[in-house]
Amino acid sequence: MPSLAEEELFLTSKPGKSKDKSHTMHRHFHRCFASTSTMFLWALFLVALTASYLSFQSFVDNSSKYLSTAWGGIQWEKQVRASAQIHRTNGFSVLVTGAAGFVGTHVSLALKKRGDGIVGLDNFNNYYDPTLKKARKSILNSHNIFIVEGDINDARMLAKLFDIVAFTHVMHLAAQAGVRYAMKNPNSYVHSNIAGLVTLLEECKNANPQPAIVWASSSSVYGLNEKVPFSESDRTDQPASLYAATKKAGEEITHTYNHIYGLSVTGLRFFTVYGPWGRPDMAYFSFTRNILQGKPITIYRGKNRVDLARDFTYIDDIVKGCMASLDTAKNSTGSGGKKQGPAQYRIFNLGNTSPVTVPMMVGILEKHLKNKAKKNFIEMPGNGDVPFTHANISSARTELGYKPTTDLQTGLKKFVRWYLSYSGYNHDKFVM
Ligand SMILES: O=C(O)[C@H]1O[C@H](OP(=O)(O)OP(=O)(O)OC[C@H]2O[C@@H](n3ccc(=O)[nH]c3=O)[C@H](O)[C@@H]2O)[C@H](O)[C@@H](O)[C@@H]1O
Repeated sequence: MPSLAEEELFLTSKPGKSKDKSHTMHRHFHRCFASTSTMFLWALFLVALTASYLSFQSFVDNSSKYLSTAWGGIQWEKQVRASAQIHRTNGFSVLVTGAAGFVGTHVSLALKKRGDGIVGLDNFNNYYDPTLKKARKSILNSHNIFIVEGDINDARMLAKLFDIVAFTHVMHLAAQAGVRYAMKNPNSYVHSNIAGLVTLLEECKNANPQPAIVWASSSSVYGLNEKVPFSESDRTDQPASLYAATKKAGEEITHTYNHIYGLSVTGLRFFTVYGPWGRPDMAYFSFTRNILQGKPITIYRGKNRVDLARDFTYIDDIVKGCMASLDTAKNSTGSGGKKQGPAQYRIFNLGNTSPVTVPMMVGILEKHLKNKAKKNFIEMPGNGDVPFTHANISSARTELGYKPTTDLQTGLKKFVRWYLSYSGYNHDKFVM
C-alpha cells in the first residue's frame, strides 16, 4: 500500500481539469491530446511507483529474513532483566546455556526455587524432537524463567546479554551430546562443543565482572581407561569417540582461559544422567518407548558376550552436584579481559558409584512397564562406545558434599511415571 502522503499527493493533483469554457476545436483537440498524454504520464508514474513499492517490500522481506534475530529490542531486554532478578540475600544471577535441555531445565528450576536469577539460553536444535524442548521451555516460562533463543556461537547476542546483566555465574550445559551420533554429524560437535565454547569463554573473559563458570564435561573422557573406578587423576588421553574428544578438548580449553584470563572454572564429568524430562536419544528412554510400542530393542555386548555397564546417575543427584559446584565456586580474578591473580580450576566426577549392566537396566524397565522387551543382542559396533563406566566420587564428596542417593530401580520408576504421563499412557496399567 502506498503511504498516506503518496495518496494525498495523487489526489490533490488531478490532471485534465480546466475552468475555461470558450475553447476552439483545435484547442479542444490539443487539450484532449495534452490530457491523454498527461494521463499516460500519470499512469506511467503509477506503475513505476507500484513497482518500486513492491521491490522495496521484497527487499524488506528478504533483509528481515537474513537479519532477523530471535533476540533484541526493548521488550526482550525487559524480559532478560526481570528473569535475572535475584530474590534472596547473596543470591546469584546465572546464565544457563542449554536451559531447555534435560539437565539445564532441572538446574534452572532448582536455582529459581531458591531465589537466584536465571537467564536461559537455548538454540532449540533438532538433534532430538524440539517439541520436548519447547515443553520444557513452557515449564520454565511458567516459573518466570526467560529463555533466550540463540546459539552460543552468536558473540553479539552473548555480548548483549552480558551488557544487560552482570552475571555472577555461567552454568554452561549447551552441547552436542550423544556418543554414537558423532559418526553421523561430526561437525555439530565441533560447532557446539569447541567453537561455541570458545565464543562463550571469550564473552565471559571480557565481561566485567567476569562470571565463575561451571560446565558439563563427560564421563566419556575416560575413554579406553581400564582402571576402575575412574578418578579425576586417571588418564583421559584415549577418547573412544569424537564426542569424548570434544569434551576433553573443552577441559583443556577452559584450563587455558583459567590460566590466561583468571576465569574460575569447574568442569563436571557427568555419568550417564537419566530421569524425567530426559533425552530421547539415550538408551533407557528409547528402550522405554520401544517396549511400550512392542518394537524390538538392540542391546550391545562387549567382546566375549560381556555385558556393557554404566554408572547411571539420577538427575536430582546431578542437580545437587551442580548447585554445590556453583555454591563453592570462587570468583574469577580477571578484569578488563586481564588476569589479576590465580583463579580456581576444578574437575569433578558426578556419578552414582554403582554401575549396572545394560540388560539389568532393561530388566528394571520391563518390571516397571509390566511388559517384556523384544531383545536383539549384537556385538558392540565400533561406534565410539566404551564397555563400562564407574565413578570415583571422593573429590566431589569432600569438596562439594556430593552424595548421590537414588538407585537405578527408584530413578527409573520415576522416569517411567513421567514418561507415561508425558506420552498420554494410563499410569495404573503400567508402573508396579
Ligand atoms: O556419561 C556420559 O559421559 C555420557 O552418557 C551418555 O552416553 P552413554 O553412556 O553411551 O548413554 P546411552 O546412549 O544411553 O547408552 C547407555 C548404554 O546402552 C547401550 N546401548 C545404547 C543404545 C542401544 O541401542 N543399545 C545399547 O545397548 C550403550 O552401548 C551403553 O552401554 C550420554 O548420551 C552422553 O551424552 C554422556 O556424555
